Amino acid sequence: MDERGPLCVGIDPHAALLADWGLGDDIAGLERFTRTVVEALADRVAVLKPQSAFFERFGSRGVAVLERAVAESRDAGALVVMDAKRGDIGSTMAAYADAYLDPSSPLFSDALTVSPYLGFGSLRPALDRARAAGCGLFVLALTSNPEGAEVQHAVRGGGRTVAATVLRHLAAENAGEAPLGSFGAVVGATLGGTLNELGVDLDMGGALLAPGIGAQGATAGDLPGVFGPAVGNVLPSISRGVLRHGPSPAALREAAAREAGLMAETVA
Ligand SMILES: O=c1ccn([C@@H]2O[C@H](COP(=O)(O)O)[C@@H](O)[C@H]2O)c(=O)[nH]1
Repeated sequence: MDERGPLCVGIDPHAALLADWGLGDDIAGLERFTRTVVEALADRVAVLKPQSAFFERFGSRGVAVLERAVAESRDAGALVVMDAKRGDIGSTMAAYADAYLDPSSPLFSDALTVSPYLGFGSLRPALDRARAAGCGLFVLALTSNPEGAEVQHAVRGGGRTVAATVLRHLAAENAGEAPLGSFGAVVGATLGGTLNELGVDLDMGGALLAPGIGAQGATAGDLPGVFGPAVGNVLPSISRGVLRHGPSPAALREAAAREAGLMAETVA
């Protein structure tokens, strides 16, 4: 982020975007779309975040496109956050960790998004594997969608919200690491002023992946209000807001540079 600017661009090949780019909603369209984004951006943005679902919907050939995107993005110097939001009982979580956090796996990524809503402890195999491999996790804490509140804002017996509990677990995992530990949280940029009311402590020693900018309505200007003093640890993430400028590689680069500039003004 210091070298390339604080921006994560999502690779989300929505059917509607494929159509807007004049591509078919098929494996050839997926391949062309993905290659265009990677070739345009992987040598300049800090982080690329492929959304696994849009590749999985094409079956094994879609996953093969995803594998190439991960490898080529990393070769070009971008960090890759695999947005797969995995979460399961611990023994199955170990297999997800093998898939995304084992350096010998074709889907090995610099970080993986995971869900703690089977209990934070169920993530233990992924936490251990990430630590061993020198990569990271982004754990869902306060997601950008309005429906997340019914679970994440719920208040537990001791008076702490579920989201605050997740953040406390992350603080424990990151303890002693400087400047930041490997375990970040997903906190939506769309949340307005709600974080104050929830009593959450965003100073948990990890990065804050902030989706919701662009198509979901948040802007770079919202970040200080949402994150307060923790804004310096935010990795703002935008997918459709950049991708809609394709298929021209130059237009994608311009859009990403514009967004990175706006983010740098607010999160620096
Ligand atoms: O809380 C969350 C967690 C993940 N996402 C993912 O980020 C992108 C957002 O895409 P946009 O086009 O910028 O809206 C998408 O892949 C989501 O699955 C999120 O939006 N909110």
